[in-house]
Amino acid sequence: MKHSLEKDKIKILLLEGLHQSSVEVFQREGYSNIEYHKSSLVGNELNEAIKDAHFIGIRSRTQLTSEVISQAEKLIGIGCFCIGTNQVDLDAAANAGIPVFNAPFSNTRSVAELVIGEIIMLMRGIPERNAKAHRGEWLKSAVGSHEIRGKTLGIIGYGHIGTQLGIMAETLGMNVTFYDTEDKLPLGNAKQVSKLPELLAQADVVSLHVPETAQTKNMISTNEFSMMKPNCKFINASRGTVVDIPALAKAIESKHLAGAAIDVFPIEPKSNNDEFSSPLREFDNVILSPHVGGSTMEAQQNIGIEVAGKLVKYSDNGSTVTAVNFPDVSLSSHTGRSRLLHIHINKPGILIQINQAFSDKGINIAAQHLQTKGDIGYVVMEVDTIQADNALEQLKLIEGTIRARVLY
Ligand SMILES: NC(=O)C1=CN([C@@H]2O[C@H](COP(=O)(O)OP(=O)(O)OC[C@H]3O[C@@H](n4cnc5c(N)ncnc54)[C@H](O)[C@@H]3O)[C@@H](O)[C@H]2O)C=CC1
Ligand SMILES: O=C(O)CCC(=O)C(=O)O
Repeated sequence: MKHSLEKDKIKILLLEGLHQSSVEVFQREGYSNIEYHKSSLVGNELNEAIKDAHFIGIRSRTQLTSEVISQAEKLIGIGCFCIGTNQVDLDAAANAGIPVFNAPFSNTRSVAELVIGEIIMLMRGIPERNAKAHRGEWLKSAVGSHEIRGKTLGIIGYGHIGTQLGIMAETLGMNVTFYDTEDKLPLGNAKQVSKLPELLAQADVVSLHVPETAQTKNMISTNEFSMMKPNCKFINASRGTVVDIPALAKAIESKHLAGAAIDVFPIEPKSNNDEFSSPLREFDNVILSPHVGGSTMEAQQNIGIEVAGKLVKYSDNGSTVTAVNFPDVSLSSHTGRSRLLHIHINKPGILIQINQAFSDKGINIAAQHLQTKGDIGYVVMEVDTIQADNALEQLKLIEGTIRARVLY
């Protein structure tokens, strides 16, 4: 069968120590040209490695900016082996004809479980007692220690993580209030409030589970901390940019907040060998974790299988189901004919041009799918294999073409 590239020529670049399950999926599907790195790459090292890569797999550290993407001339697909995709310039990727995939569910339970543990630790004042004990001090006292039963958890962002957290918190006897920009079905006895200040005024513990967007940048700052109840506990396992860290440090220092657990930071070390700097390091009552909310073996294994599977399906069949920046086309495997992909600027008349060009050259289209999203149009076609080369040539001539290629 005719295709643009043999599988063993397709370079898969995997960064940030992805779980071996991802490697196994690629190998099982015949992709043997895998370059695997345990950590993230930056600068020239990243540009060098990505230059001849067809697919790249990353987690949250690697920054795929428009500059990096523009260097990656052969890149045809990006896999974020996590939920967040803010580390990728999604528009730049789409405009270069590159779909970006992620794993929207696989690590959500892990985050919710960690937060439950942190709620209990913070409500009992364990972080400072633990820190003191490490220094040889003994703080045996019930002062400031509370059961979580009957207390109110305020969840900001009631999505996959927020909902699971809410259910678990309720089973432990907490009351759950949430704030979300969308109207959400409350699970269990949770109650949605329409304004953030309402949640802040009620909650004994506030936990953030929103994505990084322009609207969520510094959404919790001095004003919001001042609206929280005295001795409130604060948790952020979403994205570092959502919280104004100096404002949080002040709220802890003034003892308005009685503790916090922070898993994500505006600037995170690039590798485990780099120093972690934060004004929060000095506070015993702040749990600091190195962005490990989703880092469990269970989650990483599932993510590896999920995202590698999506990249393989795109490479083999052109399927873009759940791509975050691309037209969504669901395609099964194909046999007996050649499948061609055509990614183009979304403007009227492209399909007519393709069909006219094929008809002029006597190329019979056996199947055709078109889907568009924003500025991008995506057409998948099947033709007799003997006509695949000719069809590809015609596709490349269409004005507005971003990419065209023949699949297996
Ligand atoms: N610490 C870690 O290791 C991990 C962190 N995350 C972070 O957690 C975030 C949330 O994950 P999911 O629950 O799976 O996402 P999700 O997309 O299911 O839920 C996010 C919710 O936030 C709401 N939202 C968006 N903007 C808002 C705003 N301005 N105010 C209030 N609500 C708003 C949305 O409507 C949605 O209901 C991810 O975007 C990611 O950044 C995710 C996994 C692991
Ligand atoms: O595991 C990671 O590297 C990042 C997890 C995360 O923050 C996400 O899934 O969005």
